[in-house]
Order: sequence, then structure tokens, then C-alpha cells
Amino acid sequence: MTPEATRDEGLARLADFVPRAGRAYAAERNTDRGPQDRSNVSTLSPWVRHRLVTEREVVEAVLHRHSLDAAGKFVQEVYWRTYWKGWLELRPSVWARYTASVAPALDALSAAERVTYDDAVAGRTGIEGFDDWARELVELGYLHNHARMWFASIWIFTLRLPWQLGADFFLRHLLDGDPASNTLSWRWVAGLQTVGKTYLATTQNIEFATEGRFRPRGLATSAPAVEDDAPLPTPGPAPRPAPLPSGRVALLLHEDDLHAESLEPMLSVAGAEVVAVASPTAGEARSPAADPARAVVAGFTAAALADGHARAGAHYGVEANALDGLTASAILPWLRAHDATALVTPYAPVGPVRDRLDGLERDLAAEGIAVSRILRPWDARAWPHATRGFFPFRERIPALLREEQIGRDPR
Ligand SMILES: Cc1cc2nc3c(=O)[nH]c(=O)nc-3n(C[C@H](O)[C@H](O)[C@H](O)COP(=O)(O)OP(=O)(O)OC[C@H]3O[C@@H](n4cnc5c(N)ncnc54)[C@H](O)[C@@H]3O)c2cc1C
Repeated sequence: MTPEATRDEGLARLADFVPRAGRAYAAERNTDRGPQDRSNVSTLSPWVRHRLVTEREVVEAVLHRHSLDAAGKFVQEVYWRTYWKGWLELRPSVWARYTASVAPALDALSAAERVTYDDAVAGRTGIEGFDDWARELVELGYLHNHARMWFASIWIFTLRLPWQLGADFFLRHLLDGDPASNTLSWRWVAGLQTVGKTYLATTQNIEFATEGRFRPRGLATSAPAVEDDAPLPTPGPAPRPAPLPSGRVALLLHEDDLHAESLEPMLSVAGAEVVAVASPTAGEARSPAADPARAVVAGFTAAALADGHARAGAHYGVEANALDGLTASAILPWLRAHDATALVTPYAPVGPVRDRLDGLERDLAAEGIAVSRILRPWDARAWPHATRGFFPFRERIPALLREEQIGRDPR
């Protein structure tokens, strides 16, 4: 059954997990006990992906209960997400190249490779574990982190399928499917991210970390890095907070950030009066391939959007509307009906929503309406540090937490 895509559900999961986020998480998080027992991880990713619950709230709740020393591993994992988002934000061409490569990679498969691909996504390769994870992904929209690594490694090095098609399969089916975390994790396994460093899944590691549930045979014994057709781009500048408008503004929510309540301080400082809130009824397609969003993912995203705008309407005490899409023809009549002079929307990082908002901004500019994107301090502070690898970024975590004023003296 698909879990509830509401903030209340995300907060309940967070409250339930917080006691286990300290040393227990550090010791046990790598074990994949199967879908019946996820108690060693938080399973919060679908809620965090849509910011039904924000990264800041998750880290704050955990550091309210544990010291940074005890919960350091968990906090670091949340910052992996922030790091990947920042890394891609500074190098948007990596996303553009990935999306442009999916359809050609499918077309370029030979007849034999096409059979392998069809078997892989249907979970009928005969590889123990791999087939189970393919089915688990399609049915539940979630995989343990270790299973994602094993799956990607077997896909690339044992089945010798293009990484882009595996990333696309994940993005279509994961409830937490995220342009940055997904694309860059697949690139990391393939040896494209930390150039030359790949991830090889082994029978022994899988057997150990699944507590003997799976012991796949015939896995690749080496993992030569996939060759890239372009060098890693030089990082560009990180986005900076833009001035927000004052006066009557309409607040447009989207699937990348559905916690409008915590945007209020930034809007009030600017002197903005929120007169209407809305979100589209459905999420953007995550894949250029056919079957762009499976029903499970589409249903979760649509419910998250509905929850987001309903809460925002109640919070700001204004009408909350569902719009047909992030298009000028859907949005202009709504703006006019509320006599709004400007549109504000949470900042959308690199991905399908960003692409859509860029088009919308151009169309609304032609009508004399400015679109302002609200960049959260969490992102504004961390993303500029995503210029190199995760390890130098990780060194910044205590300082970032101090700037966020989270935790008890997080040194
Ligand atoms: C091939 C591959 C594809 C992936 N695709 C996605 C994706 O599309 N979306 C996604 O959110 N994560 C992705 N991940 C990262 C990670 O597997 C998931 O975030 C994690 O398994 C979610 O489960 P959880 O909420 O129980 O995590 P926990 O272990 O409880 O971690 C807490 C939170 O930290 C963040 N997080 C944890 N590990 C990572 C990580 N390695 N990278 C980035 N963020 C992390 C997530 O927001 C997560 O909810 C991918 C990893 C791999 C190897």
C-alpha cells in the first residue's frame, strides 16, 4: 500500500525514528532486512524529497535528542542529499546531458541487450536479490540504500546495461525519485562521479548485509569505470537569495518544496502579503521515456501537492487552489482573480520543475508579471560548498549547523 503523502505522516515517522537516529543508526543502517523491517533507517526520503518535512526539521529533531557525536552519521546522510543537490545546481549541464541520453540509450540497445533490459526491469534475470529488488521497487517505490547500490552495480557491471537506463528505471519508480540524488548516485557507482572510482557489489557483502536472505551467483568480479563522453564541468556560481516583492503576492507551490509555512518569515521581511496559494494537481514527468510516472509515484506526488496547498491555505488564511499545470494559461486567470501583482514560488533546484518554471517565468514576463523564487537559507548556505567531493563538504557540517542555530554546540 502506498504510504500517506502528508506532512502529518512524515512528522509521525520522524518522531518514531528520532530515538533510533543516534549510535543505533550508525551501527545498523547498512543492513537491509527487507521490506518488513525498516526500523534501522528512517524511510523519510519520500517526505524529504517533496519537503513535506524539511531537511532542517529532520536534523533539528534528531539533534534535539542526540549529540552530533552520536547522530553524526545520520546528519551526514541528510547532508549527502544537500550536497548532491548543490553539486548538480553548480553543474546543470550534467542533468541536461543525462536526460538527453535516456531515449537514445534505449534505442541503441541491440536485440539481445533489449531482452536483458526487459528482464532486468521485470525482475526475471535469475539473479538472486536483483530480481527481488526490481519487484520491490516497482511495488513499493522504495529500496534500502545498500540495495540501490547493489542493484546499480549489477545493472552496470554484470548485466552491462547503460547506467542511464537504470537511473531512469529508478527515477520512474522511486517515491523519493530525485534528479540530483538519483543521477549522481548512479554516476558514482559507474565511476563517473569520483572519476575512476566505481562500486562493485559482491556476493559476500550482499549475503552479509541482507543477513543471508540473498546470495547471488555469477556477479561481475571487476568494475571498470564507464567512460564518459565529456569531462566533469567546472562548477558555476551557486544561486543567491533574490529580493522578494512586497504587496499582494500569489504563492505557487510545486512538488520540490511543499512546506510553505516556513517561508513566511522571508515573505514578511519583504513586506509581501500572500493573497492566494495554489499548486498544480499533478507532478512533472520525471522521465523522457514512455510510462513517465508510474501510478504509485504519480499518486504520491499528487497527494503531496494537495496536502501542501491545503496546509498553506490554512496557514496564510487564504483560498487554496489546484491548478491544471505550471503554465501561464493555468496561472494567469488565478493571479487576476486574486488581484495579485507578483508571483512567488519556492526555489526549484535543477530538474523537471525548474525547467517548467523557467518557461513559465518567460511567459509571465511577457504579461508584466514577475516571478520570484524563494531560496531557503539551508540551501543558500550549503550549496556554495559543493564545489569538490563530499569529504571536504562534510567538514563544513558543524559550521553549517551553527549558522542554522541547530543542536547543542555542534563542534
Ligand atoms: C543508485 C542510487 C540511487 C538513489 N536515488 C535516490 C533518489 O532518487 N532519491 C533519494 O532521496 N535518495 C536516493 N538515493 C540515496 C539513498 O539511497 C536514499 O536517500 C535512502 O536510501 C532513503 O532511505 P531513508 O529515508 O530510509 O534513508 P536514511 O538512511 O534514514 O537517511 C535519512 C535521509 O538522508 C538522505 N539520504 C540518505 N542517504 C543518502 C544518500 N546516499 N544520498 C542522498 N541522500 C541520502 C535521504 O533524504 C534520507 O531520507 C540513491 C542511492 C543510490 C545508491
